Amino acid sequence: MLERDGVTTRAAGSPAPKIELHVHLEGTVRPDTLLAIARRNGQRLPVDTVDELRRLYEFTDFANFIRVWSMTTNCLRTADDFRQVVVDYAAEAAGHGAVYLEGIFSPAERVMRGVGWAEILEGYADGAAAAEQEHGVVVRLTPDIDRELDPELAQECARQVVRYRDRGVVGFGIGGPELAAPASRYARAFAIAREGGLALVPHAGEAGGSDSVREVLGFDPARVRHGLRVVDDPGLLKEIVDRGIVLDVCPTSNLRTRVVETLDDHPLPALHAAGVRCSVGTDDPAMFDTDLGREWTVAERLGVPPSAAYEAGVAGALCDEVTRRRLEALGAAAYGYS
Ligand SMILES: O=c1[nH]cnc2c1ncn2[C@@H]1O[C@H](CO)[C@@H](O)[C@H]1O
Repeated sequence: MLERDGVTTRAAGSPAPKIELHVHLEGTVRPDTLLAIARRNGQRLPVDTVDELRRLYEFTDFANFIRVWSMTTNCLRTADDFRQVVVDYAAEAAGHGAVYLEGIFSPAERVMRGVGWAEILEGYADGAAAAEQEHGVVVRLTPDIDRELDPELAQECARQVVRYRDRGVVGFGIGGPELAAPASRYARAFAIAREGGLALVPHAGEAGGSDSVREVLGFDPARVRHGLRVVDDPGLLKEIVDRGIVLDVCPTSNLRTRVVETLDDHPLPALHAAGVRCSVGTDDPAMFDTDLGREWTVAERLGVPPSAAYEAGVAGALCDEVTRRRLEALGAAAYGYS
């Protein structure tokens, strides 16, 4: 048994089925693998050892986390890297019971450092297909832009990713430093993604406040990533409940990036009690020293039982109806609801 942050987790025997909708694939690469990838690509990381990397992952605040995220993920460069990242994470998540996951990745950040669009998108798309074959996890992809990106490049990103709609790309998001720019700066990119058949899955209400969530609701998102701060605005909270919008909540991430001080301060219990459907994800598990099993245990401690996390996952998944019915059947068998 492992004890951290007051949470005790057990090694998984035969884990119950899980759905994960919020995980940045670049942030899943465990330290030893990241160092190996950097070496084979001749890329310098800011540090050279697993221990140093772990220390770098002790984030001082949200801005520090975003800086470290960008610095360390730069070493991913080839289609093989991207493919490996998806397959490795699917294997890890399957070990915790994952049956369906949506992986985020940030292609424009790689393109700005000289990697081609096709290299990135072919790698992730191949990886998603291979992950399903090799590990039995359905993997869908939700690329995103960040709020410091040049809007023209964001639009190009949207144009590039919609071409992969038949290869697993189902959504388009925005993340990164939430306070750097309003989401409206990227309205054109969102429109391109939507016209191309992708659902919108923006980050908001993580480092920013309830106004930031209100703003993204104007783009009619399929879900909101994090969305924690809706808890500060009763009217908005009601709207989220009434519209049935799923929030993709990642408790340990919020603790490690210090947007909450302790797990006991986390808004998840209040959100759940208000009737918000909250999916539970790892966000960047390698950087936050967590995993899917642990995150569902944390959520349970915060009042969200695995059955509710699973139901929110089914409700929020950007999948076809055949897949949704299969996920429902798996949930009914494991958790006993109909
Ligand atoms: O928890 C998170 N919140 C916001 N952005 C994140 C998070 N994890 C990873 N990224 C990623 O940080 C990049 C750099 O700005 C973005 O591309 C975003 O996808």
